[in-house]
Amino acid sequence: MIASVIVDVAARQTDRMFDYLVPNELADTIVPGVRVHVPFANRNVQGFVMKLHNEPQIAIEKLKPISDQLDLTPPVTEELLLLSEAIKEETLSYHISVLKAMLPAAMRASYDKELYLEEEDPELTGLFVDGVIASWNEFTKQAPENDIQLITRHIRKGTIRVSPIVTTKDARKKQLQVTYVQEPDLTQFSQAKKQLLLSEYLLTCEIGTSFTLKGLAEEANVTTAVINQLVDKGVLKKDYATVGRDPYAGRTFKSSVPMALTEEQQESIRPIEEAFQTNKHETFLLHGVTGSGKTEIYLQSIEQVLDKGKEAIVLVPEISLTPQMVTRFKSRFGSRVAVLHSALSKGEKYDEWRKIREGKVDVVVGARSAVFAPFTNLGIIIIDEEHEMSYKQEEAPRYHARDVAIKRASYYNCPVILGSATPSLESFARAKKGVYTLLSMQERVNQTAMPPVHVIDMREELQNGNRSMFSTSVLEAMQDRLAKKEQMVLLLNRRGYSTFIMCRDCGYVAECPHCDISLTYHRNDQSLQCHYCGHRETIPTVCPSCQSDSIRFFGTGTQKVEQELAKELPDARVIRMDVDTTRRKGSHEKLLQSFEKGEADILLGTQMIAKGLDFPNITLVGVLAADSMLHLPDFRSAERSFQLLTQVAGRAGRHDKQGEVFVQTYTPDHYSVQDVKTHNFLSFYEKEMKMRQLAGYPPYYFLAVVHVSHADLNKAVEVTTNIASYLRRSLSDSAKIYGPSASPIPRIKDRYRYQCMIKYKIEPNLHHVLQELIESYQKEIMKTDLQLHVDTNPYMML
Ligand SMILES: Nc1ncnc2c1ncn2[C@@H]1O[C@H](COP(=O)(O)OP(=O)(O)OP(=O)(O)O)[C@@H](O)[C@H]1O
Ligand SMILES: [Zn+2]
Ligand SMILES: [Zn+2]
Repeated sequence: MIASVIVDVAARQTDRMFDYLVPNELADTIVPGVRVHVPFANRNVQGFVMKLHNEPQIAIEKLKPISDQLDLTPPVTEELLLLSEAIKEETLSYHISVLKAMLPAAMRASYDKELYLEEEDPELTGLFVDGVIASWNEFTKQAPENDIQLITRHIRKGTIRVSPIVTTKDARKKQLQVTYVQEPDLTQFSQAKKQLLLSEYLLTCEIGTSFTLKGLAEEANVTTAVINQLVDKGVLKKDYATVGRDPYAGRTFKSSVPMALTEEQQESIRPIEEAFQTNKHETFLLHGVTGSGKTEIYLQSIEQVLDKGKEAIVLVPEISLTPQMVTRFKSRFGSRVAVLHSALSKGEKYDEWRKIREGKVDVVVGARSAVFAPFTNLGIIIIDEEHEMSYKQEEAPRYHARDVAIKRASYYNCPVILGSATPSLESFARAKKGVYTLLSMQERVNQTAMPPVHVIDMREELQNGNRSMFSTSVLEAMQDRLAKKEQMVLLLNRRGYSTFIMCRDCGYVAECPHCDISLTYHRNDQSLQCHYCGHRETIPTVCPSCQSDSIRFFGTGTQKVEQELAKELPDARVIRMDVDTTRRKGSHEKLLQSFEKGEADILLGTQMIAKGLDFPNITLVGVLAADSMLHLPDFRSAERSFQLLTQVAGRAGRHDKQGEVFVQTYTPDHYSVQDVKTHNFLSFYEKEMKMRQLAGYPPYYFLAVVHVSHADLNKAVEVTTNIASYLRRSLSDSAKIYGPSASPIPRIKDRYRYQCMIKYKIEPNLHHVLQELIESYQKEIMKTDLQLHVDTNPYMML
């Protein structure tokens, strides 16, 4: 028997199936979808069995055998194998990258080298143990640079032989245990009191019971030495058991029952139920204002799915995968829910994934990659906050979870729900065309009015002599809430541009020497840092350009707002949430819990506080600088700005207390601000669609971008120029090619970045043309410093 295998070598030449012989001892167990180790170009690599057959591509004598089979149950199901091919085609990725993206990181192979000393050399004394360095990876982590250079020299000379190895660590957590296998003969122990004690204890247990060493020692009141004696006598047997890590262990979730749905909710859930009950694949766009009760619709749809013995995937953006969100699902479905998000350790993620694969759960709530959850009987896929950018993966394979979800649902003939208060233009346009079914909820659950939104013109504030970052009305409103003991949310959206330093005399701005971007001021260690490459330097005391000493910080970071708050409202208790305060595992959760318990009056943060929070006591939301997003060089900036403002405004007055929203801005007349004020998504949609049509952007046109980067500027320009003319030659006249042009951030980590953008309507040849393009540069990419990648559905325009 022969197996066609995709090997773990990401390169164009190896991006195809290779045939291997299936050795006899594996013939009964090997199936498509299992991972294997195979010899490849003088080393061993991991691979995925795609299919089994009897028609080798080359003479059967030349085929090498598979060296090892890693799974009994295939981690990649039949459906996922098929899906991987489709994603590979659509995103122009290597097949191996797609397969790896489908599995938890813990299942990926790690590659290492063993070093053998072929000839003794006094220089090398002490570096080798019995003539071997067993792990080069470990060695380089610990050894000084000198030793590494020395060894490299000897490898070249031939005194040291290098042998590449592949390991796939078994990521399961194993625990030593003892199992009671045979009844003891008590007469045997008349002289050994402790053994007798243990034996008597065991006789009260059933044969086959397992204990941890510690557990048994405590129960029977003996030492582990005694346990070992009974192991030697064959009464107990030692083995390793796999234990599951449960990141939510020890936590209880108050159980919740389905609520009686409002009329709007009933109207919305009916078509979803119908699609599900009749096994119909249909994509629904659930457009419901903030607080309209979308989550309850998700929960009740899932309940029906589970009743029929089927499974459900719920995707939420990483940033709103808050404990509050998880609790809502765990409360309803308990231990039937697996959770997958990035705060879990590799091992924890792997354990959650295994629960899915082994059928121990039937619901998964997770971020983007949970769309690949290996269920085999899916009944529904739900994408909450469907407009979020984080559903698009920004590294290979560049897939969008929405597309993947729809593909999977069509395979299983089941519905997809895309939910949002601010749907993406693409999805809403599709719903209007009838590609998706539009479901609309325009009222909040308990009929509370949408909070009034006051737009505050910061230019006027300045004219009236207010130089602070808070307008007079925001400050008054905050004082009022403090007095009433109500809670507030303050949003400062600055995406890393928080503070930069500038010379007031000559205008010099401190920039990263490796990237074309200004450095960010970090107060806690008094440094300037680059958010792209990590470059760090100390703060200059005089201007490097004109030697003036009026070099100052500009802009507003969350830390600065916190200081201002301390000055203006000294009694207010503030919780700050940004990348700095949430770096440690679990800190995000702790801060929110503390706010929920009322331990603070103000929650101050970046966009991570804008979504998903449902706290009854929040009655005021303030946006400090609404325009910070509007001027980014990205055609979606108005859309994102509208979405963020609407989402954060939606945190106010969700329960019985009336809420109020203040938006401070320098561009109060912009439609993305005005339509937030009137809570009018439709109006925003119409205006933004006109802009997109005029400028020729999605959803009117499709986009694809070819990115080129090189350390040599001339080379980057030259390659991109050639690509542009190749595209002009190869695509139809209706396709528009823009470029070569410098990327919005023209240099990162000393590499110059150029791009070429394609706007098109119908271009059946496009994938083929792009594929050829990549192939024609393959040699150069392998041999030189050139990097090139294609994004067939770009979201990050920077
Ligand atoms: N039928 C119902 N009866 C009573 N309360 C409900 C009902 N449906 C939802 N709720 C409650 O209303 C509140 C808002 O609902 P939910 O958080 O699901 O809104 P949402 O549409 O997801 O909003 P957002 O887009 O802002 O996250 C929640 O506290 C929820 O428990
Ligand atoms: Zn940098
Ligand atoms: Zn200067």
